[in-house]
Amino acid sequence: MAATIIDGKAFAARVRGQVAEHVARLKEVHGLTPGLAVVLVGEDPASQVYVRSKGKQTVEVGMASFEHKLPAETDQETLMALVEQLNSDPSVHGILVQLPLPDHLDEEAVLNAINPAKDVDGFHISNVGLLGTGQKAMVPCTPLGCLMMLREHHGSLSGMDAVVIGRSNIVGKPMAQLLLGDSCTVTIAHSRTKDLPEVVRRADIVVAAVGRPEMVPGDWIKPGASVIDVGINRVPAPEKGDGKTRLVGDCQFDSCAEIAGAITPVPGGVGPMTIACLLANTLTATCRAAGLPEPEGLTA
Ligand SMILES: Nc1nc2c(c(=O)[nH]1)N[C@@H](CN(C=O)c1ccc(C(=O)N[C@@H](CCC(=O)O)C(=O)O)cc1)CN2
Repeated sequence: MAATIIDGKAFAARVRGQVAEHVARLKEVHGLTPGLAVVLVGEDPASQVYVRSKGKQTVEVGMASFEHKLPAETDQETLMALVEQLNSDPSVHGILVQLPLPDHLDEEAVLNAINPAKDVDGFHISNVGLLGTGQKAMVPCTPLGCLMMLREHHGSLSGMDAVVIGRSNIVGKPMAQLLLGDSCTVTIAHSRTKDLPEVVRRADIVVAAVGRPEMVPGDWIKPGASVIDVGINRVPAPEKGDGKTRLVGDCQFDSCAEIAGAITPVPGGVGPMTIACLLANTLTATCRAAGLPEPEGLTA
């Protein structure tokens, strides 16, 4: 069986289109322009690309974009002061601090200093707790994007067996909470899981988020299962020339696609949904702050 390829790029474009329509209506009817502030500390090349992309897409959907680029040697106090300033700025409805931060900075303290209502990354401990107890929260963008793709493909996820490989706070844990919220039977697998291939073989839904290039082969996949590959790993590609690289996921795409019912590619799968969901979250945060109804289909 050849799997359906879930086109994250096209899906993300549709989500951005929906966000743009809502933003236009917010402006016209309520005179309200959602604003997203993105903070980047240091010169990590990948982070620079992501932040540039976020700024561009924010403007494209009609929102206001505020970019704050700080030098790598920025101290904790300066960063916390900027977060405080953004918390009290009424034109800023969403705040995102690009990760990873340089090692000398206390990431947890910075994330927990963001006003939870403006925490469009969903990393603040209040949002983590709200999500974990099934209450209305800001939901981390990557897992939200995965959930949207799964819902679109399956309709209802109720009663399905799901395995999330990876237990990070950013993807694995919130992903498991979201699947549980949609009434899946959820297993979180990790480096100490016994007989991982057997655990994965039981799953109707496999979300791979470990950051290990092509770790999951096709013979771990139950025939017809949905495979959501969150990994974005850069590996050497000597076939493209000296020193060249290419991106691969956490799953072996070709062998998994032969067995799965649906699969997300890398690149062009989960990655583009992350930024689309950031825009959706900024819209949601703006509506909540103004006491307006939330956009349908763009939240968990
Ligand atoms: N504060 C945050 N920091 C980080 C997050 C996050 O959600 N919040 N996630 C990642 C990086 N990230 C967004 O910030 C991100 C990663 C990848 C993509 C993407 O579209 N990837 C493309 C491939 C891009 C390439 O060629 O390198 C794809 O998969 O098709 C978007 C956003 C860590 N930091």
